[in-house]
Formats: sequence, structure tokens, C-alpha cells
Amino acid sequence: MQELEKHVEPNLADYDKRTALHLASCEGCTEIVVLLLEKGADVNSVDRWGRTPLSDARSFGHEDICKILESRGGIDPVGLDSQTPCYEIDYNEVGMDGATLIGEGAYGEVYLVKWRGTEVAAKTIRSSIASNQKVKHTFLKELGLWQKLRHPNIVQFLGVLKHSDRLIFLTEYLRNGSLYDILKKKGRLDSQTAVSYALDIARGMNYLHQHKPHAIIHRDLTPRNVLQDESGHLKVTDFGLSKIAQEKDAGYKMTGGTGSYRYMAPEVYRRESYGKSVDVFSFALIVHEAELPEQVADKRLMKIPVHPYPQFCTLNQSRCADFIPIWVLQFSQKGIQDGSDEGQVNGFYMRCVELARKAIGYTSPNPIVGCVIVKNGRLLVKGFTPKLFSLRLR
Ligand SMILES: Nc1ncnc2c1ncn2[C@@H]1O[C@H](COP(=O)(O)OP(=O)(O)OP(=O)(O)O)[C@@H](O)[C@H]1O
Repeated sequence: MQELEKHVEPNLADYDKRTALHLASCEGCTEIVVLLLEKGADVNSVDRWGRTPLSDARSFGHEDICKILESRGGIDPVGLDSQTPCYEIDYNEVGMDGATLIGEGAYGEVYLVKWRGTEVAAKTIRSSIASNQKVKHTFLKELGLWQKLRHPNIVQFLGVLKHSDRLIFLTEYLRNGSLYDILKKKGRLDSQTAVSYALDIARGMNYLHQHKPHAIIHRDLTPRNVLQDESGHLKVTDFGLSKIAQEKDAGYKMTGGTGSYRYMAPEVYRRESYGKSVDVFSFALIVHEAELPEQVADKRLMKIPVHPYPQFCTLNQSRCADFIPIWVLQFSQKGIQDGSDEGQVNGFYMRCVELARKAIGYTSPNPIVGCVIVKNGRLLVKGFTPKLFSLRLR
């Protein structure tokens, strides 16, 4: 303190590039941490091992100092590799006893709970999944990545519950449910709504694909993983978690019933190498499902069988990018016999097939989802009629 009073530079570092703030954070000297920050110490000074003062405060369990550093913009770049990479929330702060069950997915149940006076969603992970240490580590790593993301079309991650015998994490709560629920209720969407939804999803996905230093690939983009907020906007959730399904002995069973396979690019469930285009594949299928003509949505879409593995039509055996879900192809070949305008419906499906084909065959490093939203302020999805899909952005 005396040295600081004598105007000694607060960011002075030793041979290992460790500053006074690193030391005070390790030692749990709260007052000195506050003083150093007041005197202009760099909250994110990085030592020889890549650790910031926040990394040190976390390692030594000085929670009050962590809060101070975080409130000043402190980050923990090594956090992802530590045992608990996620922001932790005390179990006792969350009223799990009065929780309301919202739904259940492949990972476990989802509850509506209150945390600090706010309604949030608590996602519980089955013990058959979380009891495998390797799987749990992968899970926490994915959540650690999720917690760093901030975007209006991405569901906000809040933290992991500590002092809980189960693995539970909190996200913001979206009271309008999923796009799956919306499509089930409405059957089909008018073109303006479909475009606006497509834009929301595209914006969220574009943010994930532009993530640095590596793109975040969703791998399991489905209408169930797109939720709607009170204002009607859509947000993407659960990205990266399908990696768990790829862990050996993960205890994870992808729910054919929820239809994940229907939207999943073949490369993913076949565990082949893949890139951003697998999300474009899913995006394309969701967009044309949302925009199906009414008669098709009512009489055909609901009858699409859910396969444990979808049947795929091979156009060219050598490349998995040439697979098209058979139901898209069947519709395009058979047409509709229920007194509808056959030519029109056939034409629509041909465009769907074309779009799916383009999406899965897309190999350029430029994210096609990004292209969708930026072209001259208009939404352009090739394969759909420009009239429907080039409405002005809001
Ligand atoms: N943050 C949230 N806010 C509101 N409802 C949510 C939230 N997260 C999930 N839900 C709802 O909880 C239910 C279960 O969600 P969950 O993500 O566990 O599984 P899923 O996505 O339906 O299926 P799968 O695990 O096979 O992808 C869904 O009906 C979903 O709408």
C-alpha cells in the first residue's frame, strides 16, 4: 500500500509477469485487490502461464475477489481447462423443491425455477450421462464455451449449480416454448412469419459460425432446439451438446421421437468429419418445413414416419453430402393427389430438394447461413422463390 501511495506503477510485474494483483488475488487480500484496481491495475494482466488474477482467485476459492474482478471485466482464459469451467451458482439459491417440470429431452428433465427473483430454466442431466467422468468433463467444457456467448438469438447460459448431487445448469427461461410446439399448433406459418423466424435462426447461427478462434457448430439444430421469447423472437439453444452423444458409452440416447435425426446431417450421426455445412443442412430443412403449403403440412408432414435412423437416398455413394432425406425426395417425385394444384406443390418440393441438396453439398468456408442474412439487407435463400424470401429486414 505504501508503495502505491509513492506512485509506484500498479502494473509492475516480476520475471514471471506476475503483478501485485495476481498475488493479492491468490492470497485472498480483498482490500488490496480493490485498492490496486482503483489505482489502475490491469484486471486482465496475463502471467507467463496465461493466468489472469481471476484465474488465481478462482483456483484458491476466493469468491468475493472473483466477484470484484468479474465486475471490473475480469476474465479467466484458462477456465476452460480447469475442473469446473463454468460459473457456479449455489444450489441453495435455487428453489429446486418448488420447481415446475417444463419438459423432458434426451439429456434429462427441464424445470422452471426461481433464481434471484427471476424465472429461469434448470436443465438436469441424467445420472446415466453425468456419472461418466469423461462425458461430464466434455459436458462442462461445452457449457464453459456456451457461457461466453452473448447474442439476442442465442439462449443465455447462466451457470452450473454447485453443491448439487446432480449435474444441473441454468439458462434463461423462454416462456413461449419451442418452434416445434409452434409448428405443431399452427400447422404452417404465413410467409412473413416464416421469413422472420428464418432470420432469427440465421442470425443466431451466423454468430456461432463466426465465433473466434473456432466456429461453433451446432450439429443438432432442430425446431425443438429453437425457443421463442415473449416478444416472439426465436433463440437457438443446446448447441455443442450433441458432442455428448458422440462420446463412447455416453449413456445418451438420441430421441428419435423428438426427431433429431430428421434434421441431422448424415455426416454427424455417422461420426464422419464435418463442418459448418451440417448446420446449413438442418437450417434448410427447418426453413422449408416452416413454409410448407397448408395442405401438405396438414395431410402429409404429420404423417412422416420417424425412423430410428432416417432412410436416405443415395445420389452418389461416394460422398455423404449427396444424401437427401427420403421424405423430401418422395414428396417431390409423387406429388400430391388430394385435389391440390399438383404442379404448384410439385414445384415447391423440387425447390425444397434443391435447397437441401445445395445446403448439404455446400463446402465453401463462407457460412451460407451468414450469406442468407446479409445480402443487400434482404433475405435470400436460394431454392425458394425470391418473392417469398426476399422481404425487407425488420
Ligand atoms: N430455456 C428454456 N425455456 C423454456 N423451455 C425450455 C427451455 N429449454 C428447454 N425447454 C423445453 O423443455 C423441453 C425439453 O427440452 P430439452 O432441451 O431437454 O429436450 P428437447 O430439445 O425437446 O429434445 P432433445 O434432448 O432430444 O434435443 C422442451 O419442450 C423445450 O421446449
